[in-house]
Amino acid sequence: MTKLDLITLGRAAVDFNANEINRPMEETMTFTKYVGGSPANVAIGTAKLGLNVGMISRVSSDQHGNFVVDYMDRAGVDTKYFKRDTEGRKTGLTFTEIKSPEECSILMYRDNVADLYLSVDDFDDDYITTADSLLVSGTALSQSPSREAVFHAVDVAKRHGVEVIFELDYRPYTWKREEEKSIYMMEIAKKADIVLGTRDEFDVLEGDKGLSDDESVKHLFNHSPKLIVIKHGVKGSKAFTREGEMIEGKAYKTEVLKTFGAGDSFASGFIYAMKKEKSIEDALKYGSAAASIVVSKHSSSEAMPTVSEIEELIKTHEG
Ligand SMILES: Nc1ncnc2c1ncn2[C@@H]1O[C@H](COP(=O)(O)OP(=O)(O)O)[C@@H](O)[C@H]1O
Ligand SMILES: O=C(O)C[C@@H](O)[C@H](O)C(=O)COP(=O)(O)O
Repeated sequence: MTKLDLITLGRAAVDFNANEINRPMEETMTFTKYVGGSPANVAIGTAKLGLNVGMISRVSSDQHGNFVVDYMDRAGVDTKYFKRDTEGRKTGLTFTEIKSPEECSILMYRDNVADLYLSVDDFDDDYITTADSLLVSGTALSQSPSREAVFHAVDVAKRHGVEVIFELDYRPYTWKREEEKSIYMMEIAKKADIVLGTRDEFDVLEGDKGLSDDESVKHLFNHSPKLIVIKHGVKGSKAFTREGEMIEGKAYKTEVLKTFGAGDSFASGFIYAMKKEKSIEDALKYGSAAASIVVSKHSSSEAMPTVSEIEELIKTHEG
């Protein structure tokens, strides 16, 4: 089997992004369709940067499922472990609202979605061992059997020395019970090598204890993580290493069209740079530059930048 740089596991879905910007969703009449779903966006983003990427997911056996798989194929992502749901479960849909560059929201239709029915039987353990890294998404932990699929995949990865990246990716819609979020997310965070999330997502992970970034990382560094990145939106990001270093990343100013898509593009740029053995400081720059490009464009997936676009942006700002 070909060696993969990265496998992402979790939802692959459809985004419908408002064409009429600066308008509430009630008054939005037309939308453009893109592939979406955080782990799918990261697979597309990293593949576009030239990494060898695969994804494990479950989509509907209908036109939306076909659209997602066809797009992922064309993006160069290995879709061998995209399972088709045979019980009539649907691919998740996300409608976006762009009221202003500062006021964006997403509305997710995720009842009975196929991706949360991903099961341990949907993929072979050997596939995971062919990868350098496995990225799992927090939302995939929100329900069984997808939850068990994540735990199993992470255990296989750890047994075979595959790096585990945990993208906290908290979406309130899919969690049924408040008390479950922090329990399951923390179990995976403790097993991961790298944890990425926003400050708000770390709050969810910790059960809303109101911890500072320093307190959050201190707790996790007692377990497996060796690198933790906490994102602070337009204020930038902070990477913490187990050795006690803190490296700050700045956001690159741009003309913002909408704010969603920042997290997935940041993860793509960051992971790409780490795989290319760049410094953490540079990886934060690649992540921030990718995010800056994506927030200025209409989609989260199609808009993912190339290496030269990222490097050009960094060069321009440094010049
Ligand atoms: N308005 C913005 N303009 C430029 N860059 C942004 C903007 N918002 C976010 N970013 C970049 O994207 C990164 C991730 O954004 P953040 O909002 O924290 O994540 P998420 O989208 O997951 O909520 C930030 O660290 C920053 O570099
Ligand atoms: O993750 C989803 O299911 C929706 C995404 O496809 C959507 O584009 C989005 O909200 C991305 O936001 P991000 O977390 O800021 O990257």
